Amino acid sequence: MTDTVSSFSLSIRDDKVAVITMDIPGESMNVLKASFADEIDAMLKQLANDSTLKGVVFISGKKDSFIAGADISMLDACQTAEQAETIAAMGQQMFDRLEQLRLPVVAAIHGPCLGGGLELALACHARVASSSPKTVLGLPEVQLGLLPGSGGTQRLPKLVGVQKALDMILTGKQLRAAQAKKLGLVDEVVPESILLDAAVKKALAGKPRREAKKQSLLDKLLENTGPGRKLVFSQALKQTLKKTQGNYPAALRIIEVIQTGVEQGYQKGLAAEAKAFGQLCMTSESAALRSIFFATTQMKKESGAGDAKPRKVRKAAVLGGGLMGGGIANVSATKAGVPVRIKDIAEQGINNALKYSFDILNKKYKKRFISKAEMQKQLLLITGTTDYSGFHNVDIVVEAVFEDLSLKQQMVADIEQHCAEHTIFASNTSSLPIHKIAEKAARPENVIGLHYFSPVDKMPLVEVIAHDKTSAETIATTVAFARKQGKTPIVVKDGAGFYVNRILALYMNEAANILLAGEPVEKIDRALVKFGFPVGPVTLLDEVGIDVGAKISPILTAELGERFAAPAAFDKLLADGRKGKKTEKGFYLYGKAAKKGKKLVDESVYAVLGVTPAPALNSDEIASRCTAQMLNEAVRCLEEGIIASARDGDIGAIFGIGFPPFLGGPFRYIDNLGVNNLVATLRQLESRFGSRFTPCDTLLKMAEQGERFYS
Ligand SMILES: C[C@H](O)CC(=O)SCCNC(=O)CCNC(=O)[C@H](O)C(C)(C)COP(=O)(O)OP(=O)(O)OC[C@H]1O[C@@H](n2cnc3c(N)ncnc32)[C@H](O)[C@@H]1OP(=O)(O)O
Repeated sequence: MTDTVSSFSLSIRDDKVAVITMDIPGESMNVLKASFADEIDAMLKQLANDSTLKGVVFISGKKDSFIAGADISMLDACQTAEQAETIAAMGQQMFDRLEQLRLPVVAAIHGPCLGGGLELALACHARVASSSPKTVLGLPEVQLGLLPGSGGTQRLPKLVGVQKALDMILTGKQLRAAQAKKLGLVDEVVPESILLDAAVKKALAGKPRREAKKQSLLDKLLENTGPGRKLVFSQALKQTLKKTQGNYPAALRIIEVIQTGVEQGYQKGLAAEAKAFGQLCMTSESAALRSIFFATTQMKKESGAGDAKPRKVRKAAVLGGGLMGGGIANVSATKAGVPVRIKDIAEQGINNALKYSFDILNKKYKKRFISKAEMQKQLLLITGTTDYSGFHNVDIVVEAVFEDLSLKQQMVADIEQHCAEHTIFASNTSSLPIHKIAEKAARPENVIGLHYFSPVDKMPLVEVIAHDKTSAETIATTVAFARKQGKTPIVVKDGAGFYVNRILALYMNEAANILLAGEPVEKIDRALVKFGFPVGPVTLLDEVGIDVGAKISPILTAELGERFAAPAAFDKLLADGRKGKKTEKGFYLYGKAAKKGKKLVDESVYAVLGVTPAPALNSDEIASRCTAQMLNEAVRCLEEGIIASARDGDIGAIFGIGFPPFLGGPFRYIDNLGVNNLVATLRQLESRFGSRFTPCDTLLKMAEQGERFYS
């Protein structure tokens, strides 16, 4: 018997197990919508009234996904906190009714099971997950500035313990099936081919009795006693405040709501959860974070070059086995899943690149994230050479050698000689113009920029830089390849510094100017971390390399003007052998001189710079000066067509340099500040510090006409 009610179908098997299949017609993924309430209500009634049934299995009809959570567009459309609270409460009631069925209900999970999807699975009496790498379980609401609103904050701590639940909900991390099993989140992990059978068997076995988990003595004290739990919550609060600098209200509400449930019981916990969910939905932080979800989802569909179709990349190559080359080879093999050939002038370079991938994969293997066989399979995809053997059938070559124009031009010639007609030459340059690299090419249409950020395996952004002659097919193929590598690509125009380094350079320069005027290093860094950046600008300069900054600055100054000139005093740092962390000599102490667990400024740096530290600015003034430059330059990049849209500029800044996600990126932030307010700030700084703060034409025009970047 099959009774189809659009998104859900209920069929009853001969063994009297009811199978509910969720499959929203016309959509690639299942999401939970308030409009399903009537269908679910009817189904729950049918299940409750059929006394012949022995169990229920909930499964998805989509090929590779379970449920991706509540429909974020539906949440975005809420006008008031009460509306969002009602949506959360409706979900809570549905899931309560599911849990209260006399029948054992089992969730059969394959593919993403996230947010409201996991909350539904938590309301089931047992969970069976497929062992496929496509299966991930998590409560990522915090990444949207929200909290799990349909019972997740109450059921997860009961199932896996308060500490583990706090960790999962506060980070929004997604677990593979094996990890979820270890945590106690799922009961069984089976191959996808027998998922339904295993879930049916589980349902027929009756509601599982949850035995008390084995806990260490410390965990018993922390989780099962009043003072222990108080300590857990106060520690969580302390760490969260340190990590978020108070910029993410959702994180604080998560702790509060879980604590309410633990201390005052399930019903009070649910009420607090729905209320907080409604209020968080209305915050500017959540709106900004949701906008990132919408932007990245939209970008996944774009080819980067209109209607152009990408060519399939079956094999890739990397020139240079350094840190960048090793990282690029790694994501090509492990994420894009294609064989990669690394060429270096020395065998040592190849070994380094191979070790880069080995170390990452070995860590994943040790954490049980991948099997040994998977690790070996991925490692075997990477091979090395000191000549061009194995290059004849490569579809894309990514060059990651020194920033030397003639060397790069020579590599283009070599690739044209040793590879196929269609082989793309992608340069990972961070500063050289792509048209110059392509200048002597026989096939300039195959030459493109593909700018990664370090560390490559972690940083989500790449800039794809087309020069005038790059073909649409080359752009589309490079964009598609970068996406397969797990990156979010933005296509930018060929110009010094492209987008990300251009806006970053001015921000760093301003931090340097502030430092030279006497503000202490740690104060500048603290101010920008408080603003929401992951690290401060001085720390970043130490990480990137003071020498690297010094190399880029003259190129930007020559191409774009004096505002990019780095303060002259910075030359003294290089003369003193200070290149930053890599040489264990920079603004902070490293190696033996450093104190474990403490980041200390190398006070001798002030004498080298000829500065006597004398704090005069407050943290807001420091942040405002550094970011005003960055915002102004971001708009200039839009004005010059370096970036195609405010959306690309926002995603580029967030994913490339960690611009605070809760602000939604430079353009959304300007909208929130008000263009006229930013212009007023720039004018005021201009009157004190000169033309580097002069607002760009677009900002002036927009201020005059009262315009915004987003409607
Ligand atoms: C009350 C609850 O506690 C509140 C919530 O549940 S809030 C929602 C929590 N869930 C999430 O944050 C998950 C959001 N989704 C994702 O991270 C990713 O989409 C994913 C990992 C599930 C899949 O990624 P991927 O395979 O690359 O597919 P992706 O292109 O992103 O999505 C496919 C489609 O599903 C849509 N989608 C995915 N999750 C969605 C969601 N939660 N709401 C609305 N649409 C969603 C996308 O918009 C896209 O739609 P389209 O094809 O019409 O453009």
